[in-house]
Amino acid sequence: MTERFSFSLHATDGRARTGTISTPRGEIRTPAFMPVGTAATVKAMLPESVRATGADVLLGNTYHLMLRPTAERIARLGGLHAFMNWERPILTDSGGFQVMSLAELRKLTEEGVTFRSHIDGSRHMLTPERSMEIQQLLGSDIVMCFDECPALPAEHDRIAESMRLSMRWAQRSRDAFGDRPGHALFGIQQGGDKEDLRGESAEALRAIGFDGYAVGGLAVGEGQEVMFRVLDYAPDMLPEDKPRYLMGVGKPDDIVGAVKRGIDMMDCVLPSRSGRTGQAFTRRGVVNIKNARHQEDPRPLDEHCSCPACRSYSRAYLHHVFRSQEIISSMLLTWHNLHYFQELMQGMRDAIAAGRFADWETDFHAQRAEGDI
Ligand SMILES: CNc1nc2c(CCNC[C@]34C[C@H]5C[C@H](C[C@H](C5)C3)C4)c3nc(N)[nH]c(=O)c3cc2[nH]1
Repeated sequence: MTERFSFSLHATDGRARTGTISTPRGEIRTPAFMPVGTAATVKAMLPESVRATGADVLLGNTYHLMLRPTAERIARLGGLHAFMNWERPILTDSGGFQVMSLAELRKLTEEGVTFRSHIDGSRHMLTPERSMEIQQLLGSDIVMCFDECPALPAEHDRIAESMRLSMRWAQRSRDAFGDRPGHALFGIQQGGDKEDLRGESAEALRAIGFDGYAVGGLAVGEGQEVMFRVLDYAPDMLPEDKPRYLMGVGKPDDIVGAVKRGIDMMDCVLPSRSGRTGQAFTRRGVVNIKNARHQEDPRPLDEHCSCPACRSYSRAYLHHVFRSQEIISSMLLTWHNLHYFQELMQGMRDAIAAGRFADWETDFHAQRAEGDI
């Protein structure tokens, strides 16, 4: 077990890469998909079930946990790993993105963001320094800089102003993080869909120096075409020997396109959140299990899938428990979706290592039927 944080690349195929992030709490195989554990739980899953799907790392959330039960209480109880019974690596976001999307009465200044809790209306402030303190109290292995993420589309000057604030906050985050062996601090590139601003942001982050670099400011309503256009140049602006994390992405075809463009890590609520609404992701596309056509279908969601839902239950059963709003419906569909996303990542890791990513991608797209299946 290593006491340090390190990243080693094993193979590349075009711009796609596969490697390993080593941390004191275990290794992360890249490209990696990180399930989301918003309020110290991956909803409807036990931690051992999340591990069984193949996840090496989970996402925690500064914004939710600082409000309830507070980072100080989690620290008094031994930290987030012990609290939620997940002893492998945890990456926590810095809270800024959630404040802008969830909190009420937000006020943004050079110092940070003040806001009222969406839970009980209490007043709070997040600054780079406070975000670093919260993430340290939680015991996070990979800490994200406190940043500001503008919605797209937006004017060049608005994006420039926001990015430059985030770069000043990146420096303050770095200074407040200090020297914590075995723990990593990731910078977040901003700049929207403007190539010049993405370059300025990348240079600012390199000058500060981080253990990994995120491509932020995407998956905020710009659509896949614009996102891929930015990913055609943005990841390559970041240090090649450090992990590249695309935040908040995404649907399976977004993930494949991002890995193809040099991304090593991703997170998204999609597999868990949509699982709870009855959307099952399969190699042939999406199954909406609540649709009446499944009510007597004896087949599994995906006959090639080895997850508990596909091994032991029919579409008819899943349809029934969704229609009846039984708790097992969320458990089985979440497990299936997380399993499918991890299988997707394993398929890409193997394909890149074997130098056959292009063929794997062709096959991935060929299997996807049009419309519902
Ligand atoms: C969806 N598109 C998107 N997301 C984004 C996020 C959040 C990543 N997920 C963390 C998160 C967010 C929520 C939901 C879960 C748990 C917890 C609260 C942490 C994942 C982002 N986070 C930061 N700090 N900066 C971004 O630019 C950014 C851009 C995004 N674009």
